[in-house]
Amino acid sequence: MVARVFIDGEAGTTGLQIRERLASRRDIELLSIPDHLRKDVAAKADILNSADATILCLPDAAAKESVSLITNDRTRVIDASTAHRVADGWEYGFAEMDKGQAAKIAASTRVANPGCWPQGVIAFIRPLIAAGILPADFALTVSGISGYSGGGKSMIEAYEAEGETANVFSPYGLTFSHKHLPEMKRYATLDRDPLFVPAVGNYYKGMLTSVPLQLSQLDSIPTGATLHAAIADHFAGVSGGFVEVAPLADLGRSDELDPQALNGTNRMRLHVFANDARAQAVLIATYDNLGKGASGAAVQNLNLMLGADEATSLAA
Ligand SMILES: NC(=O)C1=CN([C@@H]2O[C@H](COP(=O)(O)OP(=O)(O)OC[C@H]3O[C@@H](n4cnc5c(N)ncnc54)[C@H](OP(=O)(O)O)[C@@H]3O)[C@@H](O)[C@H]2O)C=CC1
Ligand SMILES: CC(=O)N[C@@H](CCC(=O)OP(=O)(O)O)C(=O)O
Repeated sequence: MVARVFIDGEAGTTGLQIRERLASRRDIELLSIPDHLRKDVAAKADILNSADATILCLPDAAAKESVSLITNDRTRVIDASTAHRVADGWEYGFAEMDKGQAAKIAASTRVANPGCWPQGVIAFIRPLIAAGILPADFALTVSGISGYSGGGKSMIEAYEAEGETANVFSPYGLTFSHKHLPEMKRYATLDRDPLFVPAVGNYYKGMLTSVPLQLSQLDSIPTGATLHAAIADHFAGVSGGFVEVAPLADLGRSDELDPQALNGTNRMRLHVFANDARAQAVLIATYDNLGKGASGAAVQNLNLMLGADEATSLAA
């Protein structure tokens, strides 16, 4: 069966990438709206209600409006915006988060695609809390760097206008109220907000999310091997996922720690570095903000919802 899929916001950064990923699929017919009607409410209502699935690649308010225009119970929705990530009735679209999460996404009609930063944090911290290694009230700090495409069209234009004169490394979110905090806290199963200091770099895409751990704060101090084993065990138990765990780093450095290393893929790679004598560790995830951080995850969720395997759908 061919599924009719509408990408609402197909001209934006995330929408364009999803379009490219789906263009050669034989099991999908991409529906499109004429450019001059792409914000016309009546035209949008028609196309949204004629689709089997729609992927919303819109600002939050526009995403909420599009959902409200769907009046049938057939059209399934994947929302790439922040609008529904902690909303009732929506499944969180991080398939590797738990053993059963892919099945929950497959069965859902409303899926919220995760924010790029929270995915790296959740990948590490949820298994560590579940294993009893970190307490839920642990005072967590998160930092990292993302390419400027993470900020969408307006940030891309701003960086490209400045070119090489743009700041190479710009911390932001310095009021500590980033829009990703609610989903980070909820799905990492933390009791309190992390201190989150992201940064944007002067390059297009690819990111690195870093979670340092002062383990001496804990009553029972885990070794690096214990941290690594808990994370590796979790992802070994999740079949068909795109998250991989690097071997425990013993050199104190890694040539793989390039935020652009996984660009163009839907993969996320998790690294654990530790100094047991100092009771210190740092957990570092690398992935493409436009891949696993956005479009790749959206296509992964669409495949789950359609019961499709991307490789066989391309070959079919
Ligand atoms: N870039 C990234 O790395 C990630 C982005 N996201 C999320 O995905 C969503 C899209 O982001 P991104 O692609 O980066 O943003 P962009 O700004 O690149 O694209 C958004 C697109 O939506 C269009 N648009 C705005 N309002 C409407 C409307 N009412 N109807 C139809 N189209 C509309 C815009 O058109 P116009 O410019 O003409 O207004 C633009 O083409 C956002 O919610 C973002 O938070 C999620 C994860 C990562
Ligand atoms: C570099 C940059 O600005 N990144 C974006 C996050 C990108 C992302 O995950 O998108 P959502 O907006 O859908 O959550 C930010 O921090 O707001």
